[in-house]
Amino acid sequence: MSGVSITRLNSSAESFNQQLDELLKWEAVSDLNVNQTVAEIINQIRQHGDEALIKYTNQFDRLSVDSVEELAISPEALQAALEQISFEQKQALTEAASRIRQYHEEQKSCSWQYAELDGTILGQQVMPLDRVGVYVPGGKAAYPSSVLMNVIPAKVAGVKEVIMVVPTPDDQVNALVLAAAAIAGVDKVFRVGGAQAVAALAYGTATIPSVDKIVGPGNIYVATAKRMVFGQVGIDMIAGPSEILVVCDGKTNPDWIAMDLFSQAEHDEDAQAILISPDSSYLEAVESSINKLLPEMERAEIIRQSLSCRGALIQVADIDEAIEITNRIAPEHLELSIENPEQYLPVIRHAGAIFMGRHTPEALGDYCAGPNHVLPTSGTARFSSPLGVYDFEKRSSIINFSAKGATKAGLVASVLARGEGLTAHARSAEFRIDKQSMGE
Ligand SMILES: NC(=O)c1ccc[n+]([C@@H]2O[C@H](COP(=O)([O-])OP(=O)(O)OC[C@H]3O[C@@H](n4cnc5c(N)ncnc54)[C@H](O)[C@@H]3O)[C@@H](O)[C@H]2O)c1
Ligand SMILES: N[C@H](CO)Cc1c[nH]c[nH+]1
Ligand SMILES: [Zn+2]
Repeated sequence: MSGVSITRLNSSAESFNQQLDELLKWEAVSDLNVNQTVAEIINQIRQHGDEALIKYTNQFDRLSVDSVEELAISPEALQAALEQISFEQKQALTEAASRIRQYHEEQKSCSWQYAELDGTILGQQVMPLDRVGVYVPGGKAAYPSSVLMNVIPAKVAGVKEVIMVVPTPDDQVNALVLAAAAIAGVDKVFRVGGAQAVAALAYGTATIPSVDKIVGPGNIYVATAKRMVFGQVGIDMIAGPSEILVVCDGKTNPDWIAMDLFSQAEHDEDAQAILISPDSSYLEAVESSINKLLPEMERAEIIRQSLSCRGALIQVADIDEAIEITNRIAPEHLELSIENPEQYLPVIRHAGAIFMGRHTPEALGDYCAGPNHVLPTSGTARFSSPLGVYDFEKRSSIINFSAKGATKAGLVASVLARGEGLTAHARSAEFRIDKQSMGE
């Protein structure tokens, strides 16, 4: 295996903007073949339900089941998995779950109301979604941490029923994933994955109940299916490959930063890992660390490909310029490995999660810091937020007019409705106008 040839950019170069744009380019969920495959899978699930679900699961996950009952994982099996894992693993899952729960409790929204002087009451009622589907990826690796990150906020919001789907390729059921499901309080689990699982959750089959919203990350088939069923159900977001951007003043151990870059690069050949620093000798030191540490890594080839294609070391004039470039990139994860990172918080406008200081590696956020690890990618931090309790809540407006209030508002509505040529609207409002009270 060869070393990493990681792109070096200098913000003062004339071609910098063009080079940066090139580096950030990632074609999200647009492959025509994938679109066709996924559209066909969704169609088959809608038409043939469980029969198609069994067919695709046997085909893509290399199973040989005859009935959907074989694809359901019982609550007893979840408990058994919890007993089967080591004491250390159970403790780590429990501790992570408790920190994630505590953080998400802070996100709960409250219903509110206010009264006007004439007795009219206006407000907003917050309610949890009834039933949610959580997709847990399982093709190339198992993600118990993603079970906790997706299920706990749903349960904190008060969602009554959480249905989890996870593929078990070659019949490999991951005990940690099941144990995490038991700890997080999942209600039903089916070992199905890919577009067929998303379609089953969206439209329902005889065995899998249809849900109101589907959340959770997955590969391009999962992401494309989520995009296609949106409207039939809600979705959280379309997550692209993982990203990390580190801003460093040159005073953090270069080995630490190299490993932080690896931590996201090891997810995927398409993952993005960028380091920005004003110190050119530091960039060289991190490059040396990368090449020194890479051969030790289990997923070295994935890391090498990811850093070679979408990795970069960027030299800037100062930290202010580093922040300016960060805002352009709007990364999923931002590490501020600098002195007094707090002073830069007010000027960071776009980042999914901000890791502050030299002792806060992004990896802690992936597992147990407390905040969610499902975050906006591919620049979407410009307009979206981490997965949270708010994704599992919805709001209804409350409007309750007193007779006096209806008279006052009725006059306003009547004028506006007649201006729009909508006479039924106008007369509906006018019926509530109390002429006698108008002079009061
Ligand atoms: N953003 C996050 O928080 C987060 C967390 C964990 C994982 N991830 C990402 O999720 C992704 C997981 O991908 P994965 O593949 O390991 O698991 P996956 O569960 O998303 O996909 C596996 C499924 O893909 C389907 N599939 C595979 N090849 C297919 C084909 N040729 N045609 C139709 N369907 C096919 C199969 O049904 C299979 O069950 C990775 O990119 C990982 O980085 C993201
Ligand atoms: N970093 C991933 C989200 O970008 C989440 C994850 C799960 N396990 C490890 N990491
Ligand atoms: Zn990660």
